[in-house]
Amino acid sequence: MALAVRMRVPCRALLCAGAQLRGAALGRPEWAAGGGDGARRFASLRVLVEPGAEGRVAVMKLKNPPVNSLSLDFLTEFLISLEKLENDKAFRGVVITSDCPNVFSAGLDLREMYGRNPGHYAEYWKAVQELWLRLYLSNLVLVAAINGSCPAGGCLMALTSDVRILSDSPKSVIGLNETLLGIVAPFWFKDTLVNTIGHRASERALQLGLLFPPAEALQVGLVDHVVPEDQVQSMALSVMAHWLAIPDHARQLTKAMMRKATADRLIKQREADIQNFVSFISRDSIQKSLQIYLEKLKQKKG
Ligand SMILES: CCCCCCCC/C=C/CC(=O)SCCNC(=O)CCNC(=O)[C@H](O)C(C)(C)COP(=O)(O)OP(=O)(O)OC[C@H]1O[C@@H](n2cnc3c(N)ncnc32)[C@H](O)[C@@H]1OP(=O)(O)O
Repeated sequence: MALAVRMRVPCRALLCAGAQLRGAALGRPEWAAGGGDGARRFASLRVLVEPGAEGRVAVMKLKNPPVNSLSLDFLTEFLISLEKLENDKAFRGVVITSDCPNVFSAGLDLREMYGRNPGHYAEYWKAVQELWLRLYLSNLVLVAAINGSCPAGGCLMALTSDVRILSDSPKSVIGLNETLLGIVAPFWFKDTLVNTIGHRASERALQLGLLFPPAEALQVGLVDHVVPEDQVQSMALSVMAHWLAIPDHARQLTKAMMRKATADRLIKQREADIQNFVSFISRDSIQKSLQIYLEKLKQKKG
């Protein structure tokens, strides 16, 4: 079953091969294995993976400063890291956290969706789909240690985890705020949210583009625990231990049973979803909304 689920995600190998080629073409070092205790430690420019204390858990630190926006290069490095972990039988779980202060992830990189050509939009969206499918159907236990702001695509990524731990800082808001940008969360973003907090709460959250502060995120069920910032990672590891007490095969089959229909909905219409995205994002009105939003972000500083 696990194999069947994996095989349903098409083009992954191609995408990853493409990512490696792109990395090589950019003249970057690709993957650096750590020395000393880090037999299984590896890093790319934007993703650092190190074994947790017990070895069977990896801690994946996202480090695409300043805000971990999900650029195409970052997405592909993230995908390759995940693939490596999935293929390494020593690992059973991954804690995903941020190396950027106060921000887990600012979501999709707006610069990938503004002022580019249709071919670029298609390539970008395919990578976004791929990361979502990969995370959502992962056989590993995924725990999101959300140590900062987590809007839109950042929230989507966190929602693919099995458990979410949020820091209690006022900066740690989480939600799918797409409507605030004048854009619409695609059906699979919506499905992921509905599967987590239910239909009515999702309807309200999506239409209003709500970014929930920690106490409200906990109340609505968007996160499972809220803890002080310095305890986010230790809490994540302790929750992980609980999940790893369950035999993998039973847990994995159960996870697939719960998530397969949602993933299949996208898998069945991936190409159409890419075309919808390209035509939506290319509209003058949407480009204008993105431009205004990007300017607002810049002005915030001044
Ligand atoms: C039919 C199909 C339809 C499909 C429709 C499309 C659906 C696409 C869905 C989109 C989902 C998304 O994820 S869109 C992205 C949404 N993200 C946000 O709204 C977050 C925006 N950012 C912030 O609110 C803040 O940056 C922060 C709270 C995350 C952090 O605040 P902080 O004060 O620490 O940092 P700054 O705001 O000063 O930002 C620093 C720097 O980063 C740039 N930045 C921020 N976010 C993004 C981003 N998402 N993409 C690209 N760049 C980003 C910001 O402009 C600053 O840049 P400069 O230093 O150059 O000024």
